[in-house]
Amino acid sequence: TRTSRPQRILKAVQTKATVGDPQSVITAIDHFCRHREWAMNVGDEKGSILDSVVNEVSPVTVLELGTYCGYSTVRIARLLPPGACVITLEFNPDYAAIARQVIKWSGLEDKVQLVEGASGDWIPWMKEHFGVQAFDLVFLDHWKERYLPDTKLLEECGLIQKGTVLLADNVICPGTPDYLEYVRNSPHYNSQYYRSHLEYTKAEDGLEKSVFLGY
Ligand SMILES: Cc1ncnc2c1ncn2[C@@H]1O[C@H](/C=C/CNC(=O)c2cc(-c3ccc(F)cc3)cc(O)c2O)[C@@H](O)[C@H]1O
Ligand SMILES: [Mg+2]
Repeated sequence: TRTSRPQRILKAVQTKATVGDPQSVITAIDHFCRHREWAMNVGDEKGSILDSVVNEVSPVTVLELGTYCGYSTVRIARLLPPGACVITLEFNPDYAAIARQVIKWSGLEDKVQLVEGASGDWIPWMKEHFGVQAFDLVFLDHWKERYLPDTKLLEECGLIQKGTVLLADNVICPGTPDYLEYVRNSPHYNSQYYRSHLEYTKAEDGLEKSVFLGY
Protein backbone atom coordinates (compact mmCIF):
# COMPACT_ATOMS: atom_id res chain seq x y z
CA THR A 1 0.00 0.00 0.00
CA ARG A 2 1.17 3.50 -0.81
CA THR A 3 0.79 5.00 2.69
CA SER A 4 1.27 3.45 6.11
CA ARG A 5 -1.46 3.25 8.75
CA PRO A 6 0.30 5.87 10.91
CA GLN A 7 0.39 8.18 7.87
CA ARG A 8 -3.36 7.67 7.41
CA ILE A 9 -3.91 8.41 11.11
CA LEU A 10 -1.91 11.65 10.76
CA LYS A 11 -4.01 12.59 7.71
CA ALA A 12 -7.19 12.04 9.73
CA VAL A 13 -5.81 14.39 12.41
CA GLN A 14 -4.85 17.04 9.84
CA THR A 15 -8.24 16.91 8.13
CA LYS A 16 -10.52 16.49 11.15
CA ALA A 17 -8.78 18.05 14.16
CA THR A 18 -8.20 21.71 15.03
CA VAL A 19 -4.61 22.92 15.45
CA GLY A 20 -3.89 23.56 19.12
CA ASP A 21 -6.90 21.56 20.33
CA PRO A 22 -5.67 18.29 21.89
CA GLN A 23 -9.18 16.94 22.50
CA SER A 24 -10.03 17.27 18.80
CA VAL A 25 -6.83 15.31 17.96
CA ILE A 26 -7.84 12.53 20.36
CA THR A 27 -11.41 12.47 18.98
CA ALA A 28 -10.18 12.40 15.37
CA ILE A 29 -7.87 9.42 16.01
CA ASP A 30 -10.51 7.50 17.98
CA HIS A 31 -13.11 8.09 15.24
CA PHE A 32 -10.69 6.97 12.52
CA CYS A 33 -9.63 3.85 14.43
CA ARG A 34 -13.19 2.89 15.36
CA HIS A 35 -14.81 3.49 11.97
CA ARG A 36 -12.00 3.22 9.40
CA GLU A 37 -8.93 1.26 10.56
CA TRP A 38 -8.14 -0.32 13.93
CA ALA A 39 -4.80 0.76 15.40
CA MET A 40 -3.02 0.04 18.68
CA ASN A 41 -3.72 3.33 20.44
CA VAL A 42 -4.76 2.97 24.08
CA GLY A 43 -8.13 4.29 22.88
CA ASP A 44 -10.99 6.21 24.49
CA GLU A 45 -12.15 3.67 27.10
CA LYS A 46 -8.74 2.78 28.57
CA GLY A 47 -7.71 6.36 27.79
CA SER A 48 -10.27 7.65 30.30
CA ILE A 49 -8.66 5.43 32.96
CA LEU A 50 -5.23 6.79 31.93
CA ASP A 51 -6.64 10.32 32.31
CA SER A 52 -7.93 9.60 35.82
CA VAL A 53 -4.56 8.17 36.92
CA VAL A 54 -2.70 11.20 35.48
CA ASN A 55 -5.09 13.55 37.30
CA GLU A 56 -4.71 11.58 40.54
CA VAL A 57 -0.88 11.50 40.38
CA SER A 58 -0.56 15.05 38.92
CA PRO A 59 2.97 14.16 37.83
CA VAL A 60 5.81 16.57 37.12
CA THR A 61 7.85 14.06 35.09
CA VAL A 62 6.25 11.27 33.10
CA LEU A 63 7.98 8.53 31.11
CA GLU A 64 6.06 6.86 28.27
CA LEU A 65 7.51 3.70 26.71
CA GLY A 66 6.27 3.31 23.13
CA THR A 67 5.02 6.49 21.45
CA TYR A 68 3.57 4.94 18.26
CA CYS A 69 1.49 7.80 16.75
CA GLY A 70 1.49 9.91 19.90
CA TYR A 71 -2.16 9.33 20.88
CA SER A 72 -1.44 8.57 24.56
CA THR A 73 1.34 11.16 24.59
CA VAL A 74 -1.28 13.80 23.72
CA ARG A 75 -3.73 12.35 26.28
CA ILE A 76 -1.10 12.64 29.02
CA ALA A 77 0.46 15.98 28.00
CA ARG A 78 -2.91 17.77 27.73
CA LEU A 79 -3.45 17.15 31.47
CA LEU A 80 -0.01 18.35 32.63
CA PRO A 81 0.39 21.73 34.35
CA PRO A 82 3.02 24.25 33.14
CA GLY A 83 6.52 23.00 33.96
CA ALA A 84 5.55 19.33 33.84
CA CYS A 85 6.58 17.14 30.89
CA VAL A 86 6.36 13.70 29.38
CA ILE A 87 9.46 12.01 27.95
CA THR A 88 8.35 9.44 25.38
CA LEU A 89 10.62 6.79 23.85
CA GLU A 90 10.06 5.44 20.33
CA PHE A 91 12.61 3.42 18.34
CA ASN A 92 10.82 3.31 14.98
CA PRO A 93 11.86 6.48 13.10
CA ASP A 94 8.77 6.43 10.85
CA TYR A 95 6.41 6.25 13.84
CA ALA A 96 8.45 8.93 15.65
CA ALA A 97 8.13 11.26 12.66
CA ILE A 98 4.34 10.81 12.59
CA ALA A 99 4.07 11.25 16.37
CA ARG A 100 6.02 14.52 16.26
CA GLN A 101 3.48 15.90 13.79
CA VAL A 102 0.49 14.68 15.82
CA ILE A 103 1.97 16.24 18.98
CA LYS A 104 2.70 19.48 17.10
CA TRP A 105 -0.86 19.60 15.70
CA SER A 106 -2.19 19.32 19.26
CA GLY A 107 0.01 22.26 20.32
CA LEU A 108 1.65 20.31 23.15
CA GLU A 109 5.26 20.17 21.92
CA ASP A 110 6.43 22.27 24.91
CA LYS A 111 5.28 19.52 27.29
CA VAL A 112 6.71 16.60 25.31
CA GLN A 113 10.24 15.31 24.79
CA LEU A 114 10.11 12.61 22.11
CA VAL A 115 13.34 10.57 22.14
CA GLU A 116 14.08 8.30 19.19
CA GLY A 117 15.70 5.13 20.43
CA ALA A 118 15.26 1.88 22.33
CA SER A 119 14.07 2.06 25.93
CA GLY A 120 16.90 -0.20 27.13
CA ASP A 121 19.50 2.12 25.63
CA TRP A 122 17.99 5.38 26.87
CA ILE A 123 16.76 4.59 30.40
CA PRO A 124 20.33 4.52 31.81
CA TRP A 125 20.88 8.04 30.43
CA MET A 126 17.71 9.67 31.78
CA LYS A 127 19.34 11.24 34.87
CA GLU A 128 22.42 12.55 33.10
CA HIS A 129 20.78 13.62 29.83
CA PHE A 130 17.42 14.97 31.02
CA GLY A 131 18.18 15.83 34.64
CA VAL A 132 15.44 13.49 35.84
CA GLN A 133 15.69 12.52 39.53
CA ALA A 134 12.88 9.95 39.41
CA PHE A 135 9.66 9.56 37.42
CA ASP A 136 6.32 10.29 39.05
CA LEU A 137 4.46 8.23 36.46
CA VAL A 138 5.59 5.61 33.90
CA PHE A 139 3.15 4.52 31.15
CA LEU A 140 4.20 1.19 29.63
CA ASP A 141 2.78 0.55 26.16
CA HIS A 142 5.70 -0.75 24.08
CA TRP A 143 6.71 -4.37 23.29
CA LYS A 144 5.04 -6.47 25.95
CA GLU A 145 8.12 -8.61 26.66
CA ARG A 146 10.04 -5.40 27.45
CA TYR A 147 7.73 -4.35 30.31
CA LEU A 148 9.51 -6.45 32.96
CA PRO A 149 13.15 -5.91 31.92
CA ASP A 150 12.58 -2.17 31.57
CA THR A 151 10.90 -1.97 34.97
CA LYS A 152 13.89 -3.70 36.54
CA LEU A 153 16.23 -1.37 34.64
CA LEU A 154 14.29 1.68 35.89
CA GLU A 155 14.66 0.35 39.46
CA GLU A 156 18.40 -0.29 39.01
CA CYS A 157 18.88 3.25 37.63
CA GLY A 158 17.12 4.78 40.64
CA LEU A 159 14.40 6.25 38.41
CA ILE A 160 11.60 4.68 40.44
CA GLN A 161 11.19 5.97 44.00
CA LYS A 162 8.58 5.73 46.78
CA GLY A 163 5.25 6.84 45.29
CA THR A 164 6.22 6.34 41.63
CA VAL A 165 3.23 4.95 39.73
CA LEU A 166 3.62 2.41 36.91
CA LEU A 167 0.62 2.16 34.59
CA ALA A 168 0.78 -0.72 32.10
CA ASP A 169 -1.46 -1.15 29.04
CA ASN A 170 -2.48 -4.56 27.61
CA VAL A 171 -1.93 -6.67 30.69
CA ILE A 172 -4.65 -9.05 29.38
CA CYS A 173 -4.55 -8.59 25.59
CA PRO A 174 -1.94 -9.21 24.20
CA GLY A 175 -0.91 -9.85 27.83
CA THR A 176 2.20 -9.33 29.91
CA PRO A 177 2.23 -12.38 32.24
CA ASP A 178 5.78 -12.10 33.59
CA TYR A 179 5.34 -8.36 34.33
CA LEU A 180 1.97 -8.94 36.05
CA GLU A 181 3.38 -11.75 38.19
CA TYR A 182 6.29 -9.52 39.22
CA VAL A 183 4.36 -6.38 40.25
CA ARG A 184 1.54 -8.37 41.89
CA ASN A 185 3.88 -10.55 43.98
CA SER A 186 6.57 -8.01 44.83
CA PRO A 187 6.41 -6.59 48.39
CA HIS A 188 7.68 -3.31 46.92
CA TYR A 189 4.58 -2.62 44.79
CA ASN A 190 0.91 -2.14 45.55
CA SER A 191 -0.89 -3.26 42.38
CA GLN A 192 -4.44 -2.72 41.14
CA TYR A 193 -6.14 -3.98 37.96
CA TYR A 194 -8.49 -1.66 36.04
CA ARG A 195 -10.71 -3.89 33.92
CA SER A 196 -11.62 -2.47 30.52
CA HIS A 197 -11.67 -3.49 26.86
CA LEU A 198 -9.14 -3.75 24.06
CA GLU A 199 -9.21 -0.44 22.22
CA TYR A 200 -12.18 -0.09 19.81
CA THR A 201 -13.36 -3.68 20.50
CA LYS A 202 -15.44 -5.74 22.95
CA ALA A 203 -12.52 -7.99 23.91
CA GLU A 204 -11.35 -7.83 27.50
CA ASP A 205 -8.20 -5.92 28.32
CA GLY A 206 -7.11 -3.70 31.18
CA LEU A 207 -4.52 -1.50 32.80
CA GLU A 208 -2.43 -2.44 35.83
CA LYS A 209 -1.52 0.39 38.19
CA SER A 210 1.43 -0.36 40.48
CA VAL A 211 2.62 2.08 43.17
CA PHE A 212 6.22 1.67 44.34
CA LEU A 213 6.30 1.46 48.15
CA GLY A 214 10.03 2.05 48.56
CA TYR A 215 12.72 -0.47 49.54
C1 LIG B 1 12.05 -1.45 23.32
C2 LIG B 1 11.39 -0.29 22.66
N1 LIG B 1 11.91 0.94 22.75
C3 LIG B 1 11.26 1.97 22.14
N2 LIG B 1 10.12 1.85 21.42
C4 LIG B 1 9.60 0.62 21.33
C5 LIG B 1 10.19 -0.50 21.94
N3 LIG B 1 9.43 -1.59 21.68
C6 LIG B 1 8.41 -1.17 20.93
N4 LIG B 1 8.50 0.15 20.71
C7 LIG B 1 7.55 0.99 19.97
O1 LIG B 1 6.36 0.98 20.76
C8 LIG B 1 5.23 0.66 19.93
C9 LIG B 1 4.88 -0.77 20.14
C10 LIG B 1 3.84 -1.12 20.83
C11 LIG B 1 3.50 -2.58 21.02
N5 LIG B 1 2.07 -2.66 21.31
C12 LIG B 1 1.40 -3.73 20.96
O2 LIG B 1 1.94 -4.70 20.44
C13 LIG B 1 -0.06 -3.70 21.19
C14 LIG B 1 -0.82 -4.69 20.56
C15 LIG B 1 -2.21 -4.72 20.71
C16 LIG B 1 -2.99 -5.77 20.05
C17 LIG B 1 -4.02 -6.41 20.73
C18 LIG B 1 -4.75 -7.43 20.10
C19 LIG B 1 -4.47 -7.78 18.78
F1 LIG B 1 -5.19 -8.75 18.17
C20 LIG B 1 -3.46 -7.13 18.10
C21 LIG B 1 -2.72 -6.14 18.73
C22 LIG B 1 -2.86 -3.74 21.48
C23 LIG B 1 -2.09 -2.74 22.10
O3 LIG B 1 -2.67 -1.78 22.84
C24 LIG B 1 -0.70 -2.73 21.97
O4 LIG B 1 0.00 -1.75 22.64
C25 LIG B 1 5.69 0.89 18.51
O5 LIG B 1 5.57 2.25 18.19
C26 LIG B 1 7.16 0.45 18.61
O6 LIG B 1 7.95 1.00 17.58
MG1 LIG C 1 -1.27 -0.76 24.06
